[in-house]
Amino acid sequence: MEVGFLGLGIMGKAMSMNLLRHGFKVTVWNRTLSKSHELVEHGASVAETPAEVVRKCKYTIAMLSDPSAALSVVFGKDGILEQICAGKSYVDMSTVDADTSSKISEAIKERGGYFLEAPVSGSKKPAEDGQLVILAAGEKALYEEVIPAFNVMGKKSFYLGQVGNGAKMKLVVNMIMGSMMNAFSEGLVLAGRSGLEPSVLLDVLDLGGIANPMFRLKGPTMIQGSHSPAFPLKHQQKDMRLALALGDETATSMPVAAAANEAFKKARSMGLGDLDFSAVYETVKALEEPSRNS
Ligand SMILES: NC(=O)C1=CN([C@@H]2O[C@H](COP(=O)(O)OP(=O)(O)OC[C@H]3O[C@@H](n4cnc5c(N)ncnc54)[C@H](OP(=O)(O)O)[C@@H]3O)[C@@H](O)[C@H]2O)C=CC1
Ligand SMILES: O=CC(=O)O
Repeated sequence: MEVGFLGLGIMGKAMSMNLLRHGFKVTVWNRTLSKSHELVEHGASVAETPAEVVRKCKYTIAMLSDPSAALSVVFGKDGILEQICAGKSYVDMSTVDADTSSKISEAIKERGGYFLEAPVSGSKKPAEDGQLVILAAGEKALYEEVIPAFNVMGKKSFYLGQVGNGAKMKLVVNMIMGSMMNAFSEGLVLAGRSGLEPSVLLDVLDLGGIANPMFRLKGPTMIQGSHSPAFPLKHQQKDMRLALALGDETATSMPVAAAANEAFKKARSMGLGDLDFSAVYETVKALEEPSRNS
């Protein structure tokens, strides 16, 4: 199967590498050309524009940072719309909101193409290991056609119905994850301030009913103050923002998520946006720092 792949960031690089490893012919494009070099060493071809990828490939997959990137690659100069037509398909795996996904879907369908949104749950390591959870929605026939690619990139794919449902599911999941990361950070700080050993807290948590892979994976590095980016904090804050907008639309009160969003915004203002989203811990530490006189 021949596929195009747009966006070779943390996730896109790992996902396209997996496709190559499993025998797919892959043509890549990335805004910053240098990020395609490693893929080329592993057998990928490079295109100069997103439109060129679509011209060459029946299926084009994208993994881009946010709604503005997703829209510009479709609607911009040399974008997807310049070449999409009957017989060509576009699968956007970026985390965006339902409105963005619907705009892209409509424009592609108007030109006779097929569209699927397919955001993923799982971070850098699951992407490298082909263990993502894929949340697809849109053209059912296209979903079935691209299952071989999804099976290489993920451990489980869900088909969720109409366009927008994949985006919404992903935002709900990440809203929960961002809120959990803040509660976890506060717990680590509270333990330290109370004279407890944070590493012992990790052991206690891991044996109880709220044990989870995120605490297990991130806890030890957070305590060390190391936040090498797997899921960049700026993207987690984007997801909180989009989830809160979904809460506005549906009149869903989400005070916990709103507070978590503020903490991620604070972290961005402290210049931590490119670090892992666990760096929100540094913000909680800074906010909780007792004054000398207290
Ligand atoms: N990292 C993770 O753990 C996970 C991330 N996601 C989601 O996947 C998506 C990608 O994440 P990730 O790989 O971590 O992000 P990165 O920041 O590592 O990569 C972002 C990609 O988007 C490209 N891009 C950004 N702006 C534009 C633009 N205006 N035009 C064209 N290309 C653009 C970047 O190109 P360039 O190299 O030129 O900057 C890069 O290829 C995001 O939506 C994120 O929320 C989902 C699950 C897990
Ligand atoms: O979107 C991030 C993730 O870990 O999933």
